[in-house]
Amino acid sequence: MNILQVNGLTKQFGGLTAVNDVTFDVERGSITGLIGPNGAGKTTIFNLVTGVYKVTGGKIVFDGKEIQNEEAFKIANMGITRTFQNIRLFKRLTVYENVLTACQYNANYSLFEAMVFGLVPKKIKRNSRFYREEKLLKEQAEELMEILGLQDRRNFIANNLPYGFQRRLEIARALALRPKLLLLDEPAAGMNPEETEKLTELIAFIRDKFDLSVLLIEHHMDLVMEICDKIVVLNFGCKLAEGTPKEIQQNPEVQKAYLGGGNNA
Ligand SMILES: Nc1ncnc2c1ncn2[C@@H]1O[C@H](COP(=O)(O)OP(=O)(O)OP(=O)(O)O)[C@@H](O)[C@H]1O
Repeated sequence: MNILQVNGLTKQFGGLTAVNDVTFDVERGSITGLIGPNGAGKTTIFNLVTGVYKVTGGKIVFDGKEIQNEEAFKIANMGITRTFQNIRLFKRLTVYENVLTACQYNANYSLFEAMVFGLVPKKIKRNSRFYREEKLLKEQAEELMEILGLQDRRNFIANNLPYGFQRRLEIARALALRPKLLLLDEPAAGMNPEETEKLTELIAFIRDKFDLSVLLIEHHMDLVMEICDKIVVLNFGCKLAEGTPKEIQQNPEVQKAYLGGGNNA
């Protein structure tokens, strides 16, 4: 069964057709790769699926509901979260604070409750809903840091983290929103082979642990070929091919357009 169906998706920017009648789906629980040369339309598809851009034409169905042109925050609430090509973090906050603020997005208390909490006597505090909720969110933040291998660096300022760990932190923040579908935009960009190998294992692990479906854009072919159940290839905004890693590797059109074009690193 599919978690995401993209049907005849088209996006024009003025006279430029960035995405041209693209159709594909993401099977529930799968890892699907979206690859293609620079400017092929990959990030534009992410921006359409997450509601950052309005579609020019076509349909996007997520978990059985049409979401094309839905507001971005509603799509996020429905269960699609993403990471960005250029990492987005609270750069001056610590690792822990970054994860906790993302967890607090799920909080069930109001801003008023949070504000008055500081004024409440200690004895009452422990029995309050706010206290119990905060405790739960802190536990979630701890668990996410543990899973993403961030515990040793919990007090580091995000901006001072090595690049690979900034990527992990961004994934931890995305997971804190409890997505059903996680979109990863070039998660291995700037990583060395060893970091890429660890990230590959991590993506497979979190897919299983959180019962996720993953759609990822990546230029590191080792990662894509090792981890993806299915790969969709774009070229000049159009879908060029779709298949298993083996089928894609053997597809002459793909080799010509992408894999053989010296554009795969
Ligand atoms: N907001 C925008 N306004 C105008 N043109 C845009 C906009 N966003 C993307 N484009 C154009 O759409 C085309 C597809 O861009 P997109 O970023 O989706 O490609 P990509 O496959 O993600 O490339 P890369 O691998 O380099 O990130 C490009 O020609 C790009 O210049």
